[in-house]
Amino acid sequence: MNLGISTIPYKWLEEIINLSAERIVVVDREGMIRYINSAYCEFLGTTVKNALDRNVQEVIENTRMHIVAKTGQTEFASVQSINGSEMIANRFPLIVDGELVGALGTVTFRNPEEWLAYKSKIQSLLEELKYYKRKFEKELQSKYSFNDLIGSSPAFVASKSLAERISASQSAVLLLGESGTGKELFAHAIHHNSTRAAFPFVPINCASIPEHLLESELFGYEDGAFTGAKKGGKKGLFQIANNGSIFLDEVGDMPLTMQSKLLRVLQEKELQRIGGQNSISVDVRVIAATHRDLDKMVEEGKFRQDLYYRLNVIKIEIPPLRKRKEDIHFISASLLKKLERKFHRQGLVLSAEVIERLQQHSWPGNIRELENVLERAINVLDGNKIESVHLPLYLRDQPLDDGVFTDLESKTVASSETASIPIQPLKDILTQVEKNSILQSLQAANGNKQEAAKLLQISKTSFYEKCIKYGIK
Ligand SMILES: Nc1ncnc2c1ncn2[C@@H]1O[C@H](COP(=O)(O)OP(=O)(O)OP(=O)(O)O)[C@@H](O)[C@H]1O
Repeated sequence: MNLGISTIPYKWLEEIINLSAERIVVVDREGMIRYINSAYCEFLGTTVKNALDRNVQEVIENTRMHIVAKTGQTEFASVQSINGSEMIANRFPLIVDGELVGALGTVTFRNPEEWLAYKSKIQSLLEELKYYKRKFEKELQSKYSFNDLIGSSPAFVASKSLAERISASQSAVLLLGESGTGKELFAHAIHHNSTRAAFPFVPINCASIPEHLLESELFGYEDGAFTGAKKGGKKGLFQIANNGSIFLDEVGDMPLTMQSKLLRVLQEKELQRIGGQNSISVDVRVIAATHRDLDKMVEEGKFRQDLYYRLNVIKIEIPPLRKRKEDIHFISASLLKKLERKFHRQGLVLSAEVIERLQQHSWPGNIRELENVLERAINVLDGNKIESVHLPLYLRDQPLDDGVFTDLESKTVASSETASIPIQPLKDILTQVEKNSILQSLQAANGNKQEAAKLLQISKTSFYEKCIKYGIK
């Protein structure tokens, strides 16, 4: 016998039990109640006197105390519904002198107030969870329709109407176009216009996910598949996209090993999670996109030919902005509307000279570059009219072609700049041009190096190396 307990006055014991174990019940091997505290009885709507010496099943709803008193197996943190509330029950075998004599059960939450406090906390956590779940699901809806694709040039209209026509088909689509031409927008619109619109649209950028994570992102993994794997495993994006569409952006950047795995899923319409034994069926329409020349990559052995055939069932080429200059005016107007909302401004307009300059530029970064130029202009704008002075230098300094808006001053600046370049070794001139291009691309991309690298169509690594070489921060 524990000496400490023998010194405690008997009357204290019940209070100590009440305080330490919330609701407590003790049954013998036959499941008859030998002890139950008043807090538990109060919650059950009975009294200690009524509950004692009765079979526990008659007194407590959904109990398993009589089972634990027989099996001797602890049941920890199991959810038990009592009086319409989900309670947390712990059941322990009562072993005295090495013999199983019964069981002791506790139920969390001492009194209704405490239960309500927990309940409201759990309730708000559940609501928060529900909110994020809904938000996540909403994120997986296509956000753009064909109405959002601005442009009336013949080349653009041809691509757009082809995309509209094939939306309802179940075949794979391959979107080809330079960076920033609107491939992702097309993918959204195709899904939005398809019979799969009520199901998820899951975009994934194959170039931005590290190679070693790509398989688990796409196909998921089982519980304990590898060290650091999330408990309970994880669904892959293909499974999340079930019945909907998956958008594989930058598919040309997918490593060869992953290309084989992707091909298997597309052929067999089923996948295996990492560490899993079972095959999971998936019904997903693939919309892939790339700015790379896949034909050339296939020739060079960098892209699997069989996968190329699978993805290239319907090919849609999106023309670059320089080949649809007549669209620039309208696209700019639509982008301005979007930016007005972002910056809480109204009535923004472009001066005639600005429109002229925008139409003259070759837009290597396409609509994304145009969007960046307009956003930058709004940032340095006091009134409502965007003038040449609000454009980045590389657009402002170009002489205008048709002379309507060309002023002498801008011509002088441009020509004096050319004149000021002394004859020097070609190597030095090229270095200077490279440095200027880096600075200009950074300006066009609002300082975002990843975007700037894209504009110059060079890898991120080589862009960073060049920045270090020229001391550009
Ligand atoms: N026809 C269009 N009308 C209006 N805005 C457009 C149009 N096409 C593209 N945009 C806008 O241009 C930006 C770039 O488009 P998007 O991301 O779809 O290009 P992308 O070709 O997928 O680029 P990347 O290859 O770099 O991923 C987006 O902000 C998009 O909203």
